Amino acid sequence: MTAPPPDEPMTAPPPERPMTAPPPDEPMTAPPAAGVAVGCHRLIHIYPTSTGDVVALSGVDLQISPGEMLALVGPSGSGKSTLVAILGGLMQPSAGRVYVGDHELSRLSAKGLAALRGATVGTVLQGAERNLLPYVSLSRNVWLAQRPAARLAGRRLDPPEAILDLVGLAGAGARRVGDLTPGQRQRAALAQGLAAGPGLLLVDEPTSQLDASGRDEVLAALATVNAERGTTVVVVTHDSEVGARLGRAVTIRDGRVGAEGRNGRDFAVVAGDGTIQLPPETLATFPAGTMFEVDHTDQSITLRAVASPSSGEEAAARENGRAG
Ligand SMILES: Nc1ncnc2c1ncn2[C@@H]1O[C@H](COP(=O)(O)OP(=O)(O)OP(=O)(O)O)[C@@H](O)[C@H]1O
Repeated sequence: MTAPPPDEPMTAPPPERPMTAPPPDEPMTAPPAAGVAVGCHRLIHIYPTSTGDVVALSGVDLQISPGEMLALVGPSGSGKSTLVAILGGLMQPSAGRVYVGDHELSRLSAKGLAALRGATVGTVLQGAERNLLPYVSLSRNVWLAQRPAARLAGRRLDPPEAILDLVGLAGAGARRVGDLTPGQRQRAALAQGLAAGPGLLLVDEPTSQLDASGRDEVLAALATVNAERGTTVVVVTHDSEVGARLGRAVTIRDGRVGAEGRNGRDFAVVAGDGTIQLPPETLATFPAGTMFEVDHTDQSITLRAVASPSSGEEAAARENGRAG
């Protein structure tokens, strides 16, 4: 990233200092952006409102390995955006711990969070246009997004053209957002999120307004980023196909991890407090308050319903009687 792209208007402000000069002890080549690990432990987030507190996250336990790709899926209002905003350093959780790489985010100051946003985490907001300036070229968009990282990390970054190439937009640097197809626009937004060479890329609903071929292009771009840079990728999506294609899909339900899908198979997940969420269709048959006998072996757990909520007292009395 030596100079602003050549096609830019003369009014573009010059960088305050050369962005190419790394500190003397830094290598002159860009280090590969290795993916970072993410960890959430009993993560809780509450929004205080004038009508009372809204519990958005109620104890999320989640581990993501460096370089992993996963989808966060779940119904509207389940807490996906809140989780991503916390992972992206946009807000602090109410309680619990969250790690991004070596950083425990609740310990970071506002300045520390800004540094995280600038150099470690790239966030792509829902709606490609929200991430891009319409009146400058794609190269210039990426270059502008690199400025905070170059200042914060003092490291050399890839030229904008290389980042555009990575997302399948080679040779499109001089174009503007208005010239692009929806799929290209979304990939330009990815390039913006990747500008600083983040170890974690968070992408909100990248395929929601795309047809099948646009969706394929975006998924291919994410796969390339992940394979070539090792970047950890987290995608929020309502599209179960996207979840299936990323290999790992974590379902957020009622503010916690409700289930997980891996390579086409669905699994229940034991939370840090020992609870397991029943899928909605199971809950319809066995509503809250149903009493079960629990048997387990090393390999399996068997739940045998002994009483519905309405007959709970009666069943408990029967069980007590049997015990006595
Ligand atoms: N700023 C806020 N103030 C108050 N409540 C909020 C705020 N943001 C989100 N919420 C509430 O927190 C809960 C989780 O919302 P969140 O947006 O994280 O869910 P989501 O799964 O991302 O939903 P969607 O898929 O619709 O974007 C919801 O009940 C929502 O109404």
